[in-house]
Amino acid sequence: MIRIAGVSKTFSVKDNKVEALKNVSLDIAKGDIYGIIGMSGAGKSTLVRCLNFLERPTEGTVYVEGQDLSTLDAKQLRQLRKHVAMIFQNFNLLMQRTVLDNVCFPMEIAGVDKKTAREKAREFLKVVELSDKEKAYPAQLSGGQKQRVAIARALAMNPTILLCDEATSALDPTTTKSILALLKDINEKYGITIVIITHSMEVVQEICTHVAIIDAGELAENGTVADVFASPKSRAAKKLVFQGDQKVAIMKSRRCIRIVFTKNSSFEPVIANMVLECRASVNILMADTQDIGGIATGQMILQLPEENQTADKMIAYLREKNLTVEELKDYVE
Ligand SMILES: Nc1ncnc2c1ncn2[C@@H]1O[C@H](COP(=O)(O)OP(=O)(O)OP(=O)(O)O)[C@@H](O)[C@H]1O
Repeated sequence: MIRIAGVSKTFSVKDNKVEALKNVSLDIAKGDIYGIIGMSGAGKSTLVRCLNFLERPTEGTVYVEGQDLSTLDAKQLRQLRKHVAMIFQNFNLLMQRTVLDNVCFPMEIAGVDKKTAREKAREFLKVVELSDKEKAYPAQLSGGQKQRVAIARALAMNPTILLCDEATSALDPTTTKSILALLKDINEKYGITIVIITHSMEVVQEICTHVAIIDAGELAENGTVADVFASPKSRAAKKLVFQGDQKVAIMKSRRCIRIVFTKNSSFEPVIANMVLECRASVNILMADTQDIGGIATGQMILQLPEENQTADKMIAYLREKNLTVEELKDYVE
């Protein structure tokens, strides 16, 4: 659906050059919900704006449904953008227009007659569960409702791709969950490919099938969410997976490991048995369970005994039990 091939983007501001993207390559397949995650200023928005040529790459090529965007003229690009919808953190609604008229707006611009536009708008307001608000103005709506209007407006153009730029960043956790659930429904119902820019690993874990981690303009890592979560390789990915863990400082003194449990892991009390077998104790620094793509996935960070031989024995024991075990050496600096 989308191929990003060796894309770089450099902004020139007075005498300064900002390399916002450096040689990024990524394939997004039809029906994926692809998360693009990274710290502030990493280049996420620039990357997504390159997907509909709101920003032209300095180098590299972007293909959407096989079309090289650099070969399209202005009219063809406008045509393409009708199928590549975008929603934003600040909703971008027209404040002087009712909810219904907001949803009708892009259809009117595209020359759809008023009656057809209204019918379609009502259909999509139903999908986002806002039929009762069609006469309201944006100022009378909550943040979550405003984002639902923006989603209905995007859907009315029959997009094949929906780009979401921090679409839930301004919303509280409960509203965020409901908007993410709506996006997932839309992905399943209409087969729309969704690209989500976010700072939050929780958003990625909640709905994304795939994730790309952008670090200082470079693609640090990408893959399925389950794979990146189970064995993050890059430093940027590790930082995101362990986000919120306050115990990192304690990890400096000794060898630490991270164990990942999935539905395939055995139900035997593996840590207790390991302690009995190796006759040494461990500290549990962190343990939690998360829902990743509908599968309960647990992670645990253990601080191993100081003696290397015993620590090695413990790691071997866990691997024998087919658990994913990773030493956190490079994270513990
Ligand atoms: N139009 C522009 N002109 C100059 N520099 C820009 C422009 N747009 C982005 N940049 C710079 O490019 C870098 C990447 O910015 P970008 O907005 O893509 O990051 P981001 O990961 O989306 O950040 P955030 O999460 O804070 O929105 C930053 O250093 C930013 O200052």
